[in-house]
Amino acid sequence: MPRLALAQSFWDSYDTLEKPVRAGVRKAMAKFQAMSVAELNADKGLHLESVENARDRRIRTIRITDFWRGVVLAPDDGSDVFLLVNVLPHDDAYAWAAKRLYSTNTATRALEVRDAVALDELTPVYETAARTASRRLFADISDGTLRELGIDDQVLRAARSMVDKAQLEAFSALLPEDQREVLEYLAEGFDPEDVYRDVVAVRRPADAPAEPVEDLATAIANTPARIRLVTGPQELEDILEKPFAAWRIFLHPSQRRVAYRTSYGGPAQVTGGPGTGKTVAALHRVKHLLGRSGDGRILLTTYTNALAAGLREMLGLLLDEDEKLLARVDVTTVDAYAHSVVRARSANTPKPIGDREQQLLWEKVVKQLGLPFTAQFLAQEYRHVVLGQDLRDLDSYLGASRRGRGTGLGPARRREVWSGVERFEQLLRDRKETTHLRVCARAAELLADGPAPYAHVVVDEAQDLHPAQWRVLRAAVSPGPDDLFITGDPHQRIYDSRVSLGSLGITTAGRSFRLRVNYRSTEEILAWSTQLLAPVTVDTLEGEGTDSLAGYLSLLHGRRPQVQGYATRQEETKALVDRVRTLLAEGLAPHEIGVCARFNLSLDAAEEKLRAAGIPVLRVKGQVDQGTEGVRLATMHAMKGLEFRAVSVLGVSEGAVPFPRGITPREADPLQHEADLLRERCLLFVACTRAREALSVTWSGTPSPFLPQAA
Ligand SMILES: Nc1ncnc2c1ncn2[C@@H]1O[C@H](COP(=O)(O)OP(=O)(O)OP(=O)(O)O)[C@@H](O)[C@H]1O
Repeated sequence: MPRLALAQSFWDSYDTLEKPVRAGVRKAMAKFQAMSVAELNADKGLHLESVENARDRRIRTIRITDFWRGVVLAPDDGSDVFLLVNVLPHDDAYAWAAKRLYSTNTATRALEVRDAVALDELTPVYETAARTASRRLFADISDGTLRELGIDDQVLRAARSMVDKAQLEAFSALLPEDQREVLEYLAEGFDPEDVYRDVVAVRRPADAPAEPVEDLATAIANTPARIRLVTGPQELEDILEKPFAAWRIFLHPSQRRVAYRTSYGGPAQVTGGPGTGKTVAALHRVKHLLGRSGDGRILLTTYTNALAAGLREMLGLLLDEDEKLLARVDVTTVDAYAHSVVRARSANTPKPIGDREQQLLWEKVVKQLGLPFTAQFLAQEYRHVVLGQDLRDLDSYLGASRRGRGTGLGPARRREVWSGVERFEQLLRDRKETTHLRVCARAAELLADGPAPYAHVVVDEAQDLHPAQWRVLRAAVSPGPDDLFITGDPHQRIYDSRVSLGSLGITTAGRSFRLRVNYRSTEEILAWSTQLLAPVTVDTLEGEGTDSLAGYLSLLHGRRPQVQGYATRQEETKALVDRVRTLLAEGLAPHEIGVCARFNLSLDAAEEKLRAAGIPVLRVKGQVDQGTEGVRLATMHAMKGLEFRAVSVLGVSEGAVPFPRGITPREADPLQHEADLLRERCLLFVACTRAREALSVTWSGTPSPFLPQAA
């Protein structure tokens, strides 16, 4: 009996098909699992036929309905796997199929597809144009090196005709996948050796024979990042029935490598720019760990309740809603987990208050004690030094390092600060209140007294966690192999936390990995957004040294971001309404459009005008009911972790981004001033990188100094 495999290109089309066509696909696919090759060839309903003038002699079409055809790659080498690659209307199917050539990459040994006809047509045109160019894109790389990286004759000729990255982009949809990625990395300036390690070696099977003579079935087995082999009729039914999510099945080799490594000797860390699939890697790690340890429990944390709800849903999908497995995973925020620990083990649980209320309390402290500090200074000192180092008494505060704080404090001043801290905590006690970080400190203490409740802890959105929160996580699992799996992006730090993971007993040295391919946004959106961070450097996730976005790229292409200033707020809002209307007319659903601004106030005006135009709107504050239709309106902070097909970032004006009240004056503390500015810059970066296909950034009056063209 032949076997069946489904290529990712098939899913891209399947997802958009109407129900009867999908039913046709299922019926046709079932035949591949029930008939012999001879029976398939003879079946009248299936009508497996070759395509005239096809570049690939193995290409066949099959009948799905009167109007729709499937495109299949049929083995001609005695192997037994049929690969379904596309479903298209009749004429399109034949035209598409005739141009495609499937081949085995000589380096990775994976199956790739190219538009061989278009490549043949385009290359001579570029060759002619390139004759007068002073430099070619890959001039420094020898043919031999390119061949070692898997570049074959046709692609080599095309590559030699390119003079710049824009031309590579023009070719990108035509090129075989692995070869295209190799060229993208080389064009970014990566060393061929690094490219071999990151793109080729991770895909190439360990037991690949020296000469690539693989049959189609082996090439398919070597391509898990793009092809799914179906094991039986039930599995076929299951995967065709469920809403399709590519991330469940097709992992980039770099994602697979980190998520499915059998075991790590201790805490492991995965970083990467926005949209590189860190959350996806974290979820797959949970799946892997569940499969490994018999009955150990797993804690999966993220930053907000809304993100936790999203993670829970995704995990259900990944684990096929297997109740037994899901029952072993707690998906929550660190704060919520810390609260549950405190609630379960102590009689009285004070109520945590927010930042604003804490600020008012600090103002009271300053007034009551006549302290020579601002409330803001004390709040920061408490957060970064006292809670950051878990200082419990005056003596430890007197001896503590205040690294990262921009003003010196002698012993007398420290005593004054400490009197303020004691008064602040007394006021909280009197009011039966606390703060989230104090709850975390208490939870870490309680956890340290008993056996660690979890076998593994997986942490997503790790970049914003405060040391007090890290202590909870550290105490929730015993130090040892596979204790912590941490994903995060230091470029997306939007809260004021400074951490040195090493000092908290979390050392990831030798177990740090980076994801570089963005799956969310187009290269145009990424390149523009990344410029926002060009003038600054950010600290690594673990707090030592600096991180970078080097080699961060997207394989998707689309429109350039619209970056536009308006004379007045009214004009800017009117333009937003027009833009949303156009996006809806282009076929986007309202919930696929995100609108964000620095303040809720700016969103109020947008909401009013959108509603007046008859456009459904939903404010994102905490949890959002995914079923409710409406354009999503969120502050930049609430955009964290989300994504939309189109994003409009409003009000990116001077005086709003950065928000002056959120910035400590340079005179008060130069280091904190810089840190605050950086945070605001990262916030804009986070907002812009939520966009998949379309990004617009607007302002009224004077643009924000963070915008590249204003620099
Ligand atoms: N292997 C994959 N195949 C297809 N889609 C993927 C894959 N990995 C990630 N994605 C998609 O890319 C998008 C971004 O993934 P994810 O949210 O995991 O990235 P992230 O690195 O956590 O992003 P951020 O840091 O910006 O929150 C999601 O839509 C996800 O479904």
